[in-house]
Amino acid sequence: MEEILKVKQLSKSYHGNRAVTNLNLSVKKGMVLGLLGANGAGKSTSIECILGTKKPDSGFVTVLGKNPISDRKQLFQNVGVQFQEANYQREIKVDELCDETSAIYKNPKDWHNLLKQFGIIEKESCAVKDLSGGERQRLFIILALIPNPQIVFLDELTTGLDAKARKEVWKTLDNLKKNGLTIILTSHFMDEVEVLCDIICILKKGETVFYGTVNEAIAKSPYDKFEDAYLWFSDEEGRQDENI
Ligand SMILES: Nc1ncnc2c1ncn2[C@@H]1O[C@H](COP(=O)(O)OP(=O)(O)OP(=O)(O)O)[C@@H](O)[C@H]1O
Repeated sequence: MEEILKVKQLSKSYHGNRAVTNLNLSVKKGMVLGLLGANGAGKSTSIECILGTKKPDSGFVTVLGKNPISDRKQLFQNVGVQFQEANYQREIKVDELCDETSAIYKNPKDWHNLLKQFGIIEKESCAVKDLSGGERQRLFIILALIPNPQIVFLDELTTGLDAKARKEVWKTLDNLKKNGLTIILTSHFMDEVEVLCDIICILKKGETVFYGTVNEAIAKSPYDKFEDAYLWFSDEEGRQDENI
């Protein structure tokens, strides 16, 4: 199977403090990778190095067989990125933002269909600023999918969505995955990770403390529920106890 993302021995420090140490990833076409870890574990830094918006201190990354820094222009057409807060004009409407985004890409997806799939077609002519948090979150996922990318990076996938909207997002992503889309996601919801991810990488203070499937994570932990296994690996459990 085609390798869509490869990361080898990637490390990155800020002012001498290690944020990511020796990260290794290998993601094949149509797979969903979950990059997990507590706040500050190094997820965003890893993703920024993968996208080429930050330069790693050492190691190498290939996305679709290309170098994210030197081949940025070519990759731009095939890589989708969901931002938590995109840069848009305050009064812009949903349809205008979708049109503007589509215009940048060579083979954009039909955004009307995406608005339908994600259940916000009736918001088409609303100003983005008037959307609810959950609707805006769905719009940002749609903007990441408009390029018709081969790989998409989704950050805190369903934060802010209600239970029904989350399940709908999962279903839509599962369909996209069946059509060959490769997905890299970060999430703090372990039910979501269990449903969507083929492979997970758990980071703790920048180090990879687990890499494998959800079932392997459970098997290697003293627990039989994934959420408990995750907390055990990531040490979020200990931190929570400290705060009680
Ligand atoms: N620009 C920066 N300058 C200095 N330190 C930084 C910078 N960005 C991140 N860090 C530090 O690097 C470490 C990893 O941060 P990062 O944002 O990658 O974590 P994260 O797992 O994405 O966290 P969160 O879940 O809170 O988004 C943290 O200790 C953070 O304080």
